[in-house]
Amino acid sequence: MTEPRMIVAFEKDSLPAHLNRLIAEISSAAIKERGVFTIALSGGSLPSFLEELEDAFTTSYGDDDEEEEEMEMNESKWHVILADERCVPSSDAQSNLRELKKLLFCKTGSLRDLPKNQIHGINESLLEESADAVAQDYEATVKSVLEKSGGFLDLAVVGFGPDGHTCSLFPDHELLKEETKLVAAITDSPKPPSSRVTLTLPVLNTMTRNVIVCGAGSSKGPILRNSFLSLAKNTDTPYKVPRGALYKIQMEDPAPYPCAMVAPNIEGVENTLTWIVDAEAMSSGESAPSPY
Ligand SMILES: O=C1O[C@H](COP(=O)(O)O)[C@@H](O)[C@H](O)[C@H]1O
Repeated sequence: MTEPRMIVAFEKDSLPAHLNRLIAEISSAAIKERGVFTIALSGGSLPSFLEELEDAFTTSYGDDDEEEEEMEMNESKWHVILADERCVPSSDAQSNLRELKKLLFCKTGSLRDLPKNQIHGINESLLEESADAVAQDYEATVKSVLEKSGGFLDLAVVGFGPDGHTCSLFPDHELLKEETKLVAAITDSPKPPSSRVTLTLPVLNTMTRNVIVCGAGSSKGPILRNSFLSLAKNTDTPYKVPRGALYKIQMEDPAPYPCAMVAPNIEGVENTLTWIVDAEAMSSGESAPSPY
């Protein structure tokens, strides 16, 4: 894995521009290389950060005399899977897919032209059977999507909760020890609803090329404070997106929370791990590292 890095958006409002810019770069590179882009998306606050995703493909941050490579969104080449889903129908207010549909896959959403059969949700007809049945079926879906992009997921964009959970992987839960399943069921989630399915750490860490962990607000401060051993301003890499700064980070070992256990590392593959947070999250809480 390349050295983990962190982008700090100076305000919550500027966080989406940083996140969307990176997604635009990763998707453009994937489509150029393999003709397809596979991405996993979390629910929670994340979909709201992606509402202006399409603008990121056309905004130029280059100096006047510097040419920037043109990027195209090419949604017809995208395949979207869910980083986790609550075991409810997609019409339910708690469904992660419902939120993504409402904000991104709708008529005015930034991913409105994504073909519906390339948005891969859970099989709702299995909900009455069991969360395990839903998870097993979704694992087959995830495998078929990964096959489209050479056996690996191009990008996972995951949120993290104020307790340090990511996807539906919660602190101290047995699922953190999962070694073989790509998708697992959880029926005792401490955050409602209790029944969910989730991508596992083996998928994030051994089958995903790039991971972005993203969150904003003071409730996330303690998680950041305890997850990073050190933080240093990265002056080697020019960083152009306005109202933000780039840092090199060193993670605590052992990782104190599920979100800090995410570390994509595939032999022979160039992996990246980028945390994108706002300054409020970075500066909240006792002895938080200063982003400036
Ligand atoms: O329950 C969930 O929570 C996490 C974090 O949500 P946030 O609202 O604090 O950003 C989310 O990433 C996950 O997909 C969701 O199911």
